[in-house]
Order: sequence, then C-alpha cells, then structure tokens
Amino acid sequence: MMGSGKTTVGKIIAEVLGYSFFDSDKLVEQSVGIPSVAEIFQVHSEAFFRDNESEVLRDLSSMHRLIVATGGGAVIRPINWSYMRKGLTIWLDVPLDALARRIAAVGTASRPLLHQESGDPYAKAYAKLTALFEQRMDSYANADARVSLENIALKQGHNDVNVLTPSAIAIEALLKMESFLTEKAMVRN
Ligand SMILES: Nc1ncnc2c1ncn2[C@@H]1O[C@H](COP(=O)(O)OP(=O)(O)OP(=O)(O)O)[C@@H](O)[C@H]1O
Ligand SMILES: O=C(O)C1=C[C@@H](O)[C@@H](O)[C@H](O)C1
Ligand SMILES: [Mg+2]
Repeated sequence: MMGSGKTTVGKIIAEVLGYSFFDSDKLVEQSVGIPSVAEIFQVHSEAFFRDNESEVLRDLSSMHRLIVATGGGAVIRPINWSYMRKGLTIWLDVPLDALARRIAAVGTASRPLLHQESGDPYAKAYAKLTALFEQRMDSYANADARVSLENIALKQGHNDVNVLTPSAIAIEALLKMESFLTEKAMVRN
C-alpha cells in the first residue's frame, strides 16, 4: 500500500543483498518525462499511468539481482503478476491507521488517489486507504511472503507498530524470503 515503507525497506534489503534498487513509480516518471505521478494522473489519466507501470514492470522482470519497490496499485492488474512472479514478491502489511498517520504527516499532494483539498488529512487518508485496501486485499495476499508489522511488533513484545525500525522490518522480510525459498526447494526435492 502507499506509504507502507517499500522504498525505505527496499533500499535496506538491496544494500544487504548487494542488489540494485529500483522504484517503479520513478521509472514511470522517467519514461513518460513528467516529474511526478500526481502530474501524470492529471495531465493524462490513471489508465495511462497503469499502462506505463505495466511496461516498466515488464522491462524490470528480465533483469537479475534487483529489488523493486512497485507502485502500491501494481497488484490490481493480473498481467503485472506475470512480471512480478519472475522474482519473489513481498507484501509489506502495515495497519491502515499507521499508514494514514505517515501519509498525513507528509501531506497527500503526491498521492493522487488520496488527495483532497480540505478536511482533516489523517481522517480522509484513513477513509480512502480503507476503501482501497478492501478492493485490493485479496490481490496483496497473492504475494509469496507477507511481512506483517503487527506480527513483528508482537514478536518484539510491543503493541505499537510505530516503534518498529525500517531495519527490523527489513530483517523480517529477509527471513520471510529465506523461508519461502527453503520451502520451495523442499517441494522441488
Ligand atoms: N518503519 C517505519 N517507521 C516510521 N516511518 C516509516 C517507516 N518506514 C517508512 N517510514 C516513513 O513513512 C513514509 C513512507 O515510507 P516510504 O516512502 O518508504 O513508503 P512507500 O511504500 O515507498 O511509499 P510510496 O507509496 O510513496 O511509494 C516516509 O515518510 C518514511 O520515512
Ligand atoms: O496505490 C496506488 O494506486 C498508487 C500508489 C503509488 O505508488 C503510485 O503508483 C500511484 O500514486 C498509485
Ligand atoms: Mg516509494
């Protein structure tokens, strides 16, 4: 989901593994020649953005040793899964109130699907995130591994996900990737 930490956590994982890091939203901006996703939605449309997002994911899918932070909505097009499945997919599952809090802290101007001119930013972001999540949760659940911030917090004895550092989340993601790959190898042998 938007603001779940894909870029922050993705960069740490890439560094640990010695892989390259790519952000698909940034690659779409570069290929379209418009400096922000919000402007691409405005000048063109969401559908235009989604077509370009699929092209970027297709191009990335033939590369090796990379971590990709996808756009939060990439999961909605089945064709994107055929590209993402060339690698291992991770769902960073962050409670919606934590997402809304992070997003409200920086404002919604860069997030066209959440933006509104008036009202309490936290309440509006929370309401829109809830609606988006309801539409998408089954798609996110297609990921090979789910990294749940609530579960990490429980393991660490906290009841507040906001105290979790990006490094702790990256470590959990690496452990989940290892388990997924181990199970896959056991099924093969
Ligand atoms: N574990 C964390 N604890 C607190 N804040 C965090 C954590 N991880 C990321 N953030 C903050 O939340 C915001 C969103 O993080 P980030 O940009 O990594 O998410 P994203 O999933 O890439 O978002 P986007 O939808 O913009 O691509 C940033 O301001 C970031 O500093
Ligand atoms: O969740 C979404 O649909 C989006 C997430 C962002 O990463 C951008 O790809 C865009 O703002 C749409
Ligand atoms: Mg990002």
